[in-house]
Amino acid sequence: MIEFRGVTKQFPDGTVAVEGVDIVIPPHKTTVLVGSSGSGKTTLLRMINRMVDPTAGQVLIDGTDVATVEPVALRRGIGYVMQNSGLLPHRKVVDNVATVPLLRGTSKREARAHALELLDTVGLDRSLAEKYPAQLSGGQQQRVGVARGLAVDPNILLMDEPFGAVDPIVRAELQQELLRLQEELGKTVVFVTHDIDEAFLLGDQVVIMQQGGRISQAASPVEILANPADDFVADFVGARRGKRALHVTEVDGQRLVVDADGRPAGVLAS
Ligand SMILES: Nc1ncnc2c1ncn2[C@@H]1O[C@H](COP(=O)(O)OP(=O)(O)OP(=O)(O)O)[C@@H](O)[C@H]1O
Repeated sequence: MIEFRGVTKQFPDGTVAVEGVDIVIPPHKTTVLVGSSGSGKTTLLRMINRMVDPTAGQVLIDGTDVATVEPVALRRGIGYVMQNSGLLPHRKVVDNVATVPLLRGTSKREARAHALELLDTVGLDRSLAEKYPAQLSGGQQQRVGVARGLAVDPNILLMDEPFGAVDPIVRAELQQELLRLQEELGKTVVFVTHDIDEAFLLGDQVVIMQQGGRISQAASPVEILANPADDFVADFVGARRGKRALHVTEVDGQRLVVDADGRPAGVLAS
């Protein structure tokens, strides 16, 4: 479990990116941080692995304040996947995936063998292992980025807009792939996106952030749709316009959550 307690981050130039955040991120589930640009999502994510340290409050992982853990040791248990994959262009795919384990002293043979298995895990053909990132499509590069994030066998996987730079069709494939992977692996995933539909699709818990890094609501997609916490959330999720892929409708006095094709996804307790 990851817990934010009264977390604030003010950068040296005075910008308050995140203010007074309290959230509990449950283990083995996907929590999605969603909000418009500059709402503090990336800052919040980076406080988990100490790429950013809070100016007030605490971030705890399984009850331990991360401020007491040396960053390199901390990151051993935390995978990180970023937008544009962040792959090293002059290294082959297999070596990109194996980079961190190699730095940590795993033998080259073992690291490469594990990297090949991870290509299978993320649905990439092993024949791509000897190619360079530029020889891959954007979607394939993102899969390599996910394989690299998994290479340290982390309990926690941080994903910062990992599918933001690919076209909508590939994006939909990658989303499905992540759902499948998560079913199999059950990591504690923290995922950042601008896209509320992506948040509702992937998130067990969705955290809606406002400018100034405040949380408007943290709940399941169904709860947010049924009971938006305030006008900001209602507008953000388009609840009033019924334009979401997932939305609430009333049938025979029962409130149903239905998907874009009109298929019921659940019944709401009244
Ligand atoms: N190193 C920094 N120094 C000063 N201000 C910063 C720094 N990093 C982020 N900020 C500011 O903090 C605020 C939150 O930024 P952050 O990147 O966390 O938002 P975000 O929601 O992830 O945005 P985006 O979706 O555009 O990536 C913004 O106003 C940003 O300009």
